[in-house]
Amino acid sequence: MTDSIKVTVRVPATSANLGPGFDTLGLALALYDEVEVGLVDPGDPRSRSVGIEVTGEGAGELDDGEGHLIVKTMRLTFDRMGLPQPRGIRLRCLNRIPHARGLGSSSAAICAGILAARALAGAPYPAVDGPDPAGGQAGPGRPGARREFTDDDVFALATEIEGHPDNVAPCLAGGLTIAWTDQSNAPHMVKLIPHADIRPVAIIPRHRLSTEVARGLLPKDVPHSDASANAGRAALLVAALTERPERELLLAATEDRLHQNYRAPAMPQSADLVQRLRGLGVPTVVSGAGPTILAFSTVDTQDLIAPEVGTDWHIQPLDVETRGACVVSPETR
Ligand SMILES: Nc1ncnc2c1ncn2[C@@H]1O[C@H](COP(=O)(O)OP(=O)(O)OP(=O)(O)O)[C@@H](O)[C@H]1O
Ligand SMILES: N[C@@H](CCO)C(=O)O
Repeated sequence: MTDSIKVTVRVPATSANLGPGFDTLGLALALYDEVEVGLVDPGDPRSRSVGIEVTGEGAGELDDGEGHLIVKTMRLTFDRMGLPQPRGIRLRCLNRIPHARGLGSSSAAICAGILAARALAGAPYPAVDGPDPAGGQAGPGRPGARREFTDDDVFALATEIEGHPDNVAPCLAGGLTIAWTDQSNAPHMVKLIPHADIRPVAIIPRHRLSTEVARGLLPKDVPHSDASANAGRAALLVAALTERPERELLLAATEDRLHQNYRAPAMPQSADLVQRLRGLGVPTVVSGAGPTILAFSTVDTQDLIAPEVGTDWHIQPLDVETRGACVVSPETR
């Protein structure tokens, strides 16, 4: 028996905040998860179940049923598109983005689920005809009934699930993104292409830190002087990353006072390494909610990183990814 329809999506890792741009700036990195999603033929004995195969990150650890983040996201997307829930869902995940390290793994999974569901909605599929575990509508697949689901809808839903737009924006669009939400909580973004001299290096520890825990360490209020310093640095950082990728500017532009110090107790080794690399003149920040750190290497600093970092961390130079998440097969959009 075969899956009645199948799509494959590819989603990049991302680094959010980039120092001063808390919950706003994000950079897409050329490290990808690939997810093949199949909807099962009605006659197939697997058609009433969820089947998940994970290779790489999270193998043997993640929920292998309705609780899997991609499945939950797909279910919600089918609901939002006004479509009935598909019956059997098969996922084959090739996970390369480390989990809970500050490289946007949850955003990547969420974007993968939404894009896969949108791509699958274009074809007939067998839908649930009995009680649906995710609470979806029963009935046969009715692609004609679907509501148009635009790229803005994808961005809005991914941001709603993730809680903030700074990883979601670069994951979907690629490049360097400035993301914000308006008064009605709708997310928006501007995408920029970083200067070709920008060379990100992810320095990844073995241990994890969940975003939830890291966000729990932030104070409710911050001094006005710190907010003002960050506003200036974030503006400078956009200029440095796109037009003036000079080490001195990048070093000044990556200073943060809004989140990194508050979170340091949860990631003392990361905080220490950021300080040491910055002391050597390497522009370095905590990536997302940590504990990975991100350095912007230049010709004059690239040789400084490895000796300072030592062997406890994985040093991974990564190109900036400029295309963003995509459906690679079939090429539907
Ligand atoms: N490919 C995936 N498939 C299923 N679940 C995933 C996947 N990627 C991430 N997750 C879930 O998301 C959790 C990690 O999310 P979390 O927000 O804590 O970190 P992150 O997204 O890796 O980092 P950050 O948001 O700081 O960049 C994992 O522990 C797992 O539960
Ligand atoms: N801006 C987010 C990124 C991690 O998801 C944070 O720092 O909490």
